[in-house]
Amino acid sequence: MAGSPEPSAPAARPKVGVLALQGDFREHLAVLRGLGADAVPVRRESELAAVDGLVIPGGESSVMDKLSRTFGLAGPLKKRIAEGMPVYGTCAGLIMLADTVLDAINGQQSLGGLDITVRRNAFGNQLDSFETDLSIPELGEPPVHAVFIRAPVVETVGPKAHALSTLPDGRVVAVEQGNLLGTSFHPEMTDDYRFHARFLDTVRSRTAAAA
Ligand SMILES: NC(=O)CC[C@H](N)C(=O)O
Repeated sequence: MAGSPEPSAPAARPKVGVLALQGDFREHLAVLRGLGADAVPVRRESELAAVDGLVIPGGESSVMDKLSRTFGLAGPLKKRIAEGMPVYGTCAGLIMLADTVLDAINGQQSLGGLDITVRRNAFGNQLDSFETDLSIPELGEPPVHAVFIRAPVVETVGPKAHALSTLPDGRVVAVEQGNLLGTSFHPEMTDDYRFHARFLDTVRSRTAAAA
């Protein structure tokens, strides 16, 4: 438009949220800010409305589910997911994004969006927490150092989603479906932020397309 300043590249510094009802949201905020994003905690609908993408952190999915319904956020979250908002879920966040959850507690619901079935606490007590290196072709070299904590696995990947990574035994631990990304593990606890960078790239390209 004549006389108006150059478009201020809205995508350059993406405005993203981290669902901050419960779990390790502070770590995600720090990672996203370190990658140059304007990252804010999201606890209410007005805060959700102000962001172009969302990270759902690890924590306890049944508690996150309850709080999201109590705070009136579950409905708005489902709506934004259906509208195509980029979302990255880690661990409990992956559970929140799954269309189907196995071993949920009584009455536990997910937001859904990812055409997958996840099983909570899939590694049992003996292997409650562990770390391993995962080859993830979409992210290139080196392998990703993955930290699993009472982690879910993806038992079924439906036709809309695709697996990004599997454990040596074939179990799927990272998936993508359009603007939705999910990992069973916690990149925010390492110093390898390629998943967060991938999420921010999705936010940037979606914001640029909408501008
Ligand atoms: N580190 C995590 O997020 C653990 C997830 C937790 N076991 C749940 O079911 O929600």
